[in-house]
Amino acid sequence: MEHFLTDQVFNAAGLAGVVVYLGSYALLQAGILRGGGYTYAILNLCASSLVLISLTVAFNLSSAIIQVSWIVISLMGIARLAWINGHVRFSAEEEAMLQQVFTDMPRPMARRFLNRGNWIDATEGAILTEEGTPVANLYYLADGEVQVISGGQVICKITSGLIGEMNVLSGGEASATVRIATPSRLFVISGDALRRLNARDPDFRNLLGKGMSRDTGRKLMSANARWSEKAAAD
Ligand SMILES: Nc1ncnc2c1ncn2[C@@H]1O[C@@H]2COP(=O)(O)O[C@H]2[C@H]1O
Repeated sequence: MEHFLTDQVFNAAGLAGVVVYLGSYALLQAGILRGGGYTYAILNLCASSLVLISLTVAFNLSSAIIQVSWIVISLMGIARLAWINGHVRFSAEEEAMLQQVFTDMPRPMARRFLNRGNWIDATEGAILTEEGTPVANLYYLADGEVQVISGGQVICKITSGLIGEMNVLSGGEASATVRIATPSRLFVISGDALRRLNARDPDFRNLLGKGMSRDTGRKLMSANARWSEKAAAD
């Protein structure tokens, strides 16, 4: 009886391993999990360990070789990620930018992104985007102030966040002119560089898109707040 129960436990562990194997692969194919992240490697490690445990009651050499190889490969992947994460460095202004706009971006990916752009100091009067002309660059305003001008009128001021995020990827026409109002510190990356990164890495494309639309949403909310304040005052 006791032997039977032990067999049941090992079989259940094997079946759980199969569920974790298939579930993680399905999540990967559905685009919910990233293949290069910790989660996928850890799930594979768990799945292969569970199936290996189940083999103690019904040993099969081929399956054992696959499970052990899977465990070794997963451990190598986890160690590689830990090493890369430990060796990626950011300046204080880069950390602040990632915290504000690209919170979910894995650090090695964020490093590749930041390496493709430059930090610049801009003086008053410099134009970042011009209404009706194609947007060539994406900017992140770290410090300073810019004016957003539409139809010749200053419609608002921005003191931090993305600029050009609405049309830089399509190369479409800027929705407004953005002009530096006080000496400012900015990160700038070209639309071409962003498109190249996007083409190379679908995970980057998703996270970049998420960060940009979140920032547009933030601006829309502050525009709504300004309009409702104005309406209440009128
Ligand atoms: N109402 C607004 N509030 C804040 N920023 C804006 C507003 N309208 C346009 N912008 C910014 O100005 C940029 C001009 O280029 P884009 O249209 O690519 O992206 C735009 C936004 O980043």
